[in-house]
Amino acid sequence: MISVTPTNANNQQLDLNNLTPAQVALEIKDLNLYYGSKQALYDVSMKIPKGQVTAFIGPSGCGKSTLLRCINRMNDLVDICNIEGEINLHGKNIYDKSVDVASLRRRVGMVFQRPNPFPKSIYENVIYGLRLQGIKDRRTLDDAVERSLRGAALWDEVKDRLHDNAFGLSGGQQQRLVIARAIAIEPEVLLLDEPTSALDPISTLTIEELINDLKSKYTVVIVTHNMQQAARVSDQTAFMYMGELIEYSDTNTLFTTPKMKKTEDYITGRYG
Ligand SMILES: Nc1ncnc2c1ncn2[C@@H]1O[C@H](COP(=O)(O)OP(=O)(O)OP(=O)(O)O)[C@@H](O)[C@H]1O
Repeated sequence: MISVTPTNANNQQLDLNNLTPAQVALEIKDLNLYYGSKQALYDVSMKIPKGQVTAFIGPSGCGKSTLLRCINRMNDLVDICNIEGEINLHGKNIYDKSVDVASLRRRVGMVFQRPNPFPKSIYENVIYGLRLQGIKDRRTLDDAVERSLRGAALWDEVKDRLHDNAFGLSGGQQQRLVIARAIAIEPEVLLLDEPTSALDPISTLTIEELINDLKSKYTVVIVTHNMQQAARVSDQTAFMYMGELIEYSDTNTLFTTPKMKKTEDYITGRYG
């Protein structure tokens, strides 16, 4: 018996095999990744639709975070990592030699497992990326702070303490602040690597509601250990096992009528 019920009411059930180019934000093509001599991803190919939430699920060590990190070239920071294949962001290969990694990371923002605000005020955290871009106009910065904090569902809680240190916020508020920092530079894609695993259930729910709002503006890709969370927040789910993409479909189908035995075993709790 399948134990996870998808509850994402907004699921649009796209046909992932027949997306038009305009519907595709990211196309991963024949991706192989090696850490030294150890292969961690095997021939991964998938299209990630624009303006939707796509979840990567699978047992520990199956390569979910590795795949996510490929999307903004975070694995470039790992010396022993070698990548073959392509990831096209709106049609252009991000691994092409001509791509500037800093500008790629402005287009593809990332939020990690543990909230990582900087030891600065709430205000300065949000505008960190804009300051790096040399933006100084106070009005522009003030507007970006309000827009981003509203976008991250944090404005009402912090609008009277914008110049207080970010470390004074709760863990859940810090994670929403980090999301505000990521969206302040208006990326096209937002990568969330287990964004709620360090949070309590109420903060988790707030972030899940936020993820649902974010997809109206951004393409969201989330790694989660938690199948219920994938079922609640995502439109598409990709199930990975030992570095391979085993099954990828709309979330309802994957959780109710999986095609592959491995997927069924995983979602029914037989392993993982
Ligand atoms: N920097 C690294 N150097 C060497 N091996 C690595 C590195 N990062 C990940 N790996 C290995 O690659 C494989 C995939 O790891 P990855 O972290 O992507 O899996 P995951 O599915 O995200 O796991 P988890 O759910 O436990 O976070 C694992 O065998 C892991 O040990």
